[in-house]
Amino acid sequence: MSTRIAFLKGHGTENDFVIVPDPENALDLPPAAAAALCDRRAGIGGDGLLHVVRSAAHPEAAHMAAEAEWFMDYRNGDGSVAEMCGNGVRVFARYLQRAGHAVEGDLAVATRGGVKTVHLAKNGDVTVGMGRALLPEGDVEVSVGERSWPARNVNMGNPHAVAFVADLDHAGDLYTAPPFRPATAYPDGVNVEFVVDRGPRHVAMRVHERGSGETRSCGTGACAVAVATARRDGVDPAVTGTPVTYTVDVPGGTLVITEHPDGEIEMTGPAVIVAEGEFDAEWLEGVLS
Ligand SMILES: N[C@@H](CCC[C@H](N)C(=O)O)C(=O)O
Repeated sequence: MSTRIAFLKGHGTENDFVIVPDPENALDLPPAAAAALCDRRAGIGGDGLLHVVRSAAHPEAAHMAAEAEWFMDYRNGDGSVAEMCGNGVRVFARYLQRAGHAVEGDLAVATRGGVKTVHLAKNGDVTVGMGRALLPEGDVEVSVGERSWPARNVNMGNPHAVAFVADLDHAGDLYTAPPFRPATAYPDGVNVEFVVDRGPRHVAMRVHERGSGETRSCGTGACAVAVATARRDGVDPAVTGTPVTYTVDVPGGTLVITEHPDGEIEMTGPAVIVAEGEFDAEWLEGVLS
């Protein structure tokens, strides 16, 4: 009789995740295991893995245990670790609600980017306090084929390069990471967003994510895009004292981003659990051997 491990599948604006509940951090999930689970042909399939662990049971999160019971141990589709995943933390909260670990209202979740407050609303939307954006100085150029654009550095805990383009098709097939200059700009890699205007305080984007490739949505990316667009539009809530809200269309839906005068950014969108099942521990052991 083989050993079975429970998993769920969920998405936020079609940024999809394999969710593995492991409260006591008992599973061995090295990068190759995360990549195998996220593999769309030989595994379950997802842009990333949400490993659900009690903060107290994880060495990277124990210091946050007093503030947040649960730690989102997020991995990209290639198994690499990232500081933060905005859609992931909303789906993570939805899982906690489904499992009976959270109810409608506010919930603290520990992440590698610190403790985030997530609000599970009655209407099904999930809002997360994403913290403040940093806008490191430095000229960066992103290119696709013959075209290139200046890109704005925005750090949402993880790195983003935001390029305003005339047409989202100019980003090409995004099968590979768009090259940037200077080549040394992002020693740890970068998520690249391509943005077009849709209307007043309304944009659309495509993204190539570090460690996952092109995805249908990226929450930290949408926040980076909202902040970069606001600054391009000459809007800074810290100066005006008034919050500003941008609607960001992604291929998988729509996210609403509000930046407050103190710099705090909130992101709202849907988060859905679509399936629940079990995989064979032996399959994963076989993949790893
Ligand atoms: N899809 C995520 C971002 C995941 C991490 C990213 N690929 C990175 O490596 O920084 C989101 O919704 O924010």
